[in-house]
Amino acid sequence: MTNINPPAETAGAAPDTPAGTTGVSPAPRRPGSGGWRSLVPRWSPKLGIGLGLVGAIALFGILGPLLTGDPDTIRNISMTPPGGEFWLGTTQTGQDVLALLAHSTRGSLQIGLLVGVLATLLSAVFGVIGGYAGGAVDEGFSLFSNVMLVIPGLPLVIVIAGFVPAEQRGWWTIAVVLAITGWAASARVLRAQTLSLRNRDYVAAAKVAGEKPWRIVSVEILPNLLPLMASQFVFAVILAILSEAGLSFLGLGASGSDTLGTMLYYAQNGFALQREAWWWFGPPGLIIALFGCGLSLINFSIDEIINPKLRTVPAASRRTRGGGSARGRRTRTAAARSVTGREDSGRDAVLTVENLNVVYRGEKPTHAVKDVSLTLGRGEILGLAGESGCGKTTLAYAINRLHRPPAEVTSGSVVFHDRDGSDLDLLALGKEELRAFRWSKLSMVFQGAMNALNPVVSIRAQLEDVLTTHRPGMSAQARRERCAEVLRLVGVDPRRLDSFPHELSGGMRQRVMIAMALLLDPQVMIMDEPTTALDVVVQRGILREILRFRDELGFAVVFITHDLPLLLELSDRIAVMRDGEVVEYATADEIHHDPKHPYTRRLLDSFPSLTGERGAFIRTGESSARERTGTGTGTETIVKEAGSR
Ligand SMILES: Nc1ncnc2c1ncn2[C@@H]1O[C@H](COP(=O)(O)OP(=O)(O)OP(=O)(O)O)[C@@H](O)[C@H]1O
Repeated sequence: MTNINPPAETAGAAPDTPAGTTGVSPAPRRPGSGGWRSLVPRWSPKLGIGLGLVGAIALFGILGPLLTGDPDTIRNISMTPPGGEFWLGTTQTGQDVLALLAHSTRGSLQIGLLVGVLATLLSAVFGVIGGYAGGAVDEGFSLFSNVMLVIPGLPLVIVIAGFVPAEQRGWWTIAVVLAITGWAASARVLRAQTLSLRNRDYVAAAKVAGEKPWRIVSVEILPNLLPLMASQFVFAVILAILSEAGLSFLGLGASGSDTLGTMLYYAQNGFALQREAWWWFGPPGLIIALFGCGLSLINFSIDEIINPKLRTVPAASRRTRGGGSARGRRTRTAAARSVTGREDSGRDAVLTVENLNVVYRGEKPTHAVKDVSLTLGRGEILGLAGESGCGKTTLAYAINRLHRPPAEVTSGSVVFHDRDGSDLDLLALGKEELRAFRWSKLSMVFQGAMNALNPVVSIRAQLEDVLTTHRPGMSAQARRERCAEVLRLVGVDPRRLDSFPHELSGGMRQRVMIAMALLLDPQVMIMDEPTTALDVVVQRGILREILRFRDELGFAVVFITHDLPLLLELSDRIAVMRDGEVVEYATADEIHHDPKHPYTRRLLDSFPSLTGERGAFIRTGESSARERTGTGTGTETIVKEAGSR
């Protein structure tokens, strides 16, 4: 019945693939061709000055002590200004200020770095892990962070530093004290950010794809937090150096170690300011200020490394990233060959849902899915229609066991009938079985799937991630080939593998999501309003593709939308939902010509048909044929499509 074989120009590729590109697919490139170079931020004066300042100070701190001799040597020359033998003069006890400065810089850098690393680690553990884990872990971590937050930092540092005997107050003791009192605020910020990220579509997609929690945190969440963590690190370093200077100034700093703080303390005690000995207190103050300034300037560029949107794409790469469709010359793929398809299996059931009930628990429980029973045939497209809030998404999530509390499946069954003849009771699967099942047998294209791609990870890495998780034995070469193959299948040039999501149009992103859902050759694909955010022309192209894949690859589709007329064109059977119940379940033709339930009729009436019969466009390929033969204006097609909505 379906006759979907439009020419490349009319298959919906045009709006989301740049014109002029051919279906030629180059050999897949290695991830992020240009490799680490793509991570190098664009050179800017800010970065140059920042690196120069921090590099020079770090070098001075590392090499200076080796070249300047012992800073504690006391000479009988009193305070002398810079010049001659002592480039930065001497203190009142004749100590070489340059040697003091070099050793003090090293001491302060050590403290700054140690505090930066410790505070960042602590805030990441308490903020990110707590935020992602949720529940009791989050509550415990939050409570602890809040307690640390309300304890006034500086007085605590003074008490702790005062409590530790002077002889044991080495630089590392001060660093640990500063780190312990300085991480909580950052942890709160990271937690809030993690809570927001954990609900993003690409994190949900990673969960469905079977990624383990540690991997989701490290691959999906942490990269998005890096700019924040980098700036937290920088400020922790600066704050530590300043706090240490303050503590030393109060006489509570590191004993037996030279730091910029102790240097200022001795300058103060030696009345350097009153005696106008600027060379004694000026250089340490200047180094603190310049180091802070340098780190802040570098921080600007860290954003650019992490956020691909801020990166400049080299001109050459811009040219090759013109991308385009690989349509028109498509041959049957390995994936297609490996699937027996519905020709062999007929319309045997692949999924059976029986009397499924889902309730959102709470003060006022919502019975979102009521006694729903559906059967999905192998290779069938089952439409799930109904107005917003009728329970379509809840049903789809419950089928895939993606529902989270307060949602609870109170009764019913969901059985998957595998190609190999075995039956899987999805509601009874254990965690690991579920992880293995999802995506390889049943994949999902999410509502708002365009936003389901991680913005800071390349398309290649996101596709390969699914293969790495589910096919750990697959060689890197095979992974690359499979990723290129599925992209080609959905009409996206494999050269786009090295692109980031923001470099693709909405339609292309949607196709990439579909490619991702196709990666493991699933038997069922649940599509939750996959084309709602797209314009009608791109939407048509993608819908045709779905029909074509179904025919070529033989998987079944549960297509969820509130757009009943669209389902009439696309689906074999349609279930109409209202208030959690399936009120009508029949073939698309029956729903179209003889709707039984008044609600179905109302739904149909709410989509007026301005021109002709709905359903002709996609199912008969009528307009495609017209465009192929050169008749019709094209405008006509669009008017008809738009009118029929
Ligand atoms: N987390 C939640 N807690 C409580 N009730 C919820 C929750 N999520 C959804 N619901 C309720 O469950 C019912 C079904 O919601 P669901 O999102 O499944 O509808 P839908 O048909 O998919 O809507 P849409 O098309 O707008 O996505 C609605 O009444 C909704 O208010």
